[in-house]
Amino acid sequence: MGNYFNTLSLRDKLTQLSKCRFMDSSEFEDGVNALKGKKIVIVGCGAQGLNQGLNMRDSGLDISYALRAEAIAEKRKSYVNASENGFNVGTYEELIPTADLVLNLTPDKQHTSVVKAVMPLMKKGATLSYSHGFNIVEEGTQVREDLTVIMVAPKCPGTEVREEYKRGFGVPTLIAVHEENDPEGKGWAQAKAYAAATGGDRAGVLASSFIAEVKSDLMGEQTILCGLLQTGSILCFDKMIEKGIDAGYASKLIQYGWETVTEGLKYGGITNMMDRLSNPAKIKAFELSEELKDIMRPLFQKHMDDIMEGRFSSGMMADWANDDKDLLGWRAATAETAFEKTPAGNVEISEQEYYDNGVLMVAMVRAGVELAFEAMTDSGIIDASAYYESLHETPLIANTIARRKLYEMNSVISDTAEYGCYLFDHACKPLLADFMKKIDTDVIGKAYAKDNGKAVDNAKLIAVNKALREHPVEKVGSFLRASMKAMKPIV
Ligand SMILES: NC(=O)C1=CN([C@@H]2O[C@H](COP(=O)(O)OP(=O)(O)OC[C@H]3O[C@@H](n4cnc5c(N)ncnc54)[C@H](OP(=O)(O)O)[C@@H]3O)[C@@H](O)[C@H]2O)C=CC1
Ligand SMILES: CC[C@](O)(C(C)=O)C(=O)O
Ligand SMILES: [Mg+2]
Ligand SMILES: [Mg+2]
Repeated sequence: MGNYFNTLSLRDKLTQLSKCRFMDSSEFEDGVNALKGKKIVIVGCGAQGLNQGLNMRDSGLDISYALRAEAIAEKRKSYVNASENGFNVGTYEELIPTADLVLNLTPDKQHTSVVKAVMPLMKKGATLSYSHGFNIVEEGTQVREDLTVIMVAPKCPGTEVREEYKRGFGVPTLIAVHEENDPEGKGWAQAKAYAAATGGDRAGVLASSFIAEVKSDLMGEQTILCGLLQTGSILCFDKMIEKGIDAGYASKLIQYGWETVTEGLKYGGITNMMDRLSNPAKIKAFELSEELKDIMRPLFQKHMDDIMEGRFSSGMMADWANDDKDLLGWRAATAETAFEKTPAGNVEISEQEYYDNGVLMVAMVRAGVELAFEAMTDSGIIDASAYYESLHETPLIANTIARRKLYEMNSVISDTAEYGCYLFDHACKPLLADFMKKIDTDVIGKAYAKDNGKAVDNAKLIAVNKALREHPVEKVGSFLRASMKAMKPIV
């Protein structure tokens, strides 16, 4: 055991990182057939476990849950989740030997011990699946030679995996087969059927590699998806309070603002999100985001480098070995922030007002999406993968903040994402301190430039529009969004 990625030659690393093929819908014509009648046992019934299982059962597959004996005896949440939804639940010993496919949907921290417990019980020729490849790529777990190892990784929180499926759609999904474990050559057929069963095929599936998934997933979650939304929430809220904006209003503007402005992103990328602002506000948001990009670029690059070189994973694993001291301390500190503790006021904010009074939030989203995308593609990750891990998933994470603020986001995402989110947040807040000193309520809390009567500089506006539209994230985004025609609005 050791960092598998770090054992590869540079050439092999680049080959794996660049594995990413957007699959044609015709490749899913066989639907779930490759798994029809197979016994599928999910280990863990948490964020992904429960929601993937519900979708797969609704798609006609045979799903049961193997839980730790203590979880069953103590009727823990996982047991309640599974049994109240009518699933068959049993211990590892009861269910794993019957399984054709075992889905390991426990937290990444537990994968080594779970795989160690489950593997000897698996029948010859069965398949082991992951929804995130950390255990294989960063810990170098080696799996029994007769077992097939696949990955089906939804690019979104478990709650949204279910919500999108219920809307008749799905979420973009990355699938992979571990090249060292495909003894019967059935990995791709099973991964495709699994993605179809969760609804992923309706939103877009990338045929990728364990390595590309891990490195892009870690980068997205640490920076734009969770880290920057947390930093932005705290800084924007504190600024509004400092400047005398009503606390209930400020709380509501942030809590629901990310969801509202990123809904514009979801439908038409950064271009559409920025187009929702007035022309003077758009120019201002552009200038702010350019400044933010310059300040935060080194931090985004540091996260990418630490992920690529294994420093992030070794740091997090040291915290695992230290009983999650950092994770738990950071979690508790987040709960004490003024934003978390201030309930949203009972005040009406129209959809347009979230944009007009949230120019800084729009600027942060643009800066974060573009920086994350640039850092990933600069490192050999393919644009489609980088798009899913930056622009595409931001609205889905924003939905979780709208539900119950940062608490909800950090509960719904994996522990790995939560750890990386805090790591980024703690580095980013001090980095933005000087920038935030110059910020006033004209860009957060009140409408920008409604009454200043200044003429718009047409040449500047044209240059801003060109820069926004020509960013590579917009190019790949318009192609990928065209394959998601069935999307339904949330707000
Ligand atoms: N959260 C998300 O939305 C996403 C997660 N992923 C990936 O999906 C996988 C699952 O993550 P997530 O859904 O967040 O996980 P959760 O934290 O929600 O998983 C909790 C489940 O794991 C079980 N569990 C915890 N510890 C152990 C253990 N030592 N042995 C056996 N079972 C254990 C719990 O059971 P018990 O009741 O016994 O404690 C519970 O059923 C991870 O690989 C993650 O990276 C991928 C995409 C998004
Ligand atoms: C964004 C965080 C995530 O990668 C996810 C929901 O996709 C996770 O690990 O939870
Ligand atoms: Mg993810
Ligand atoms: Mg993740």
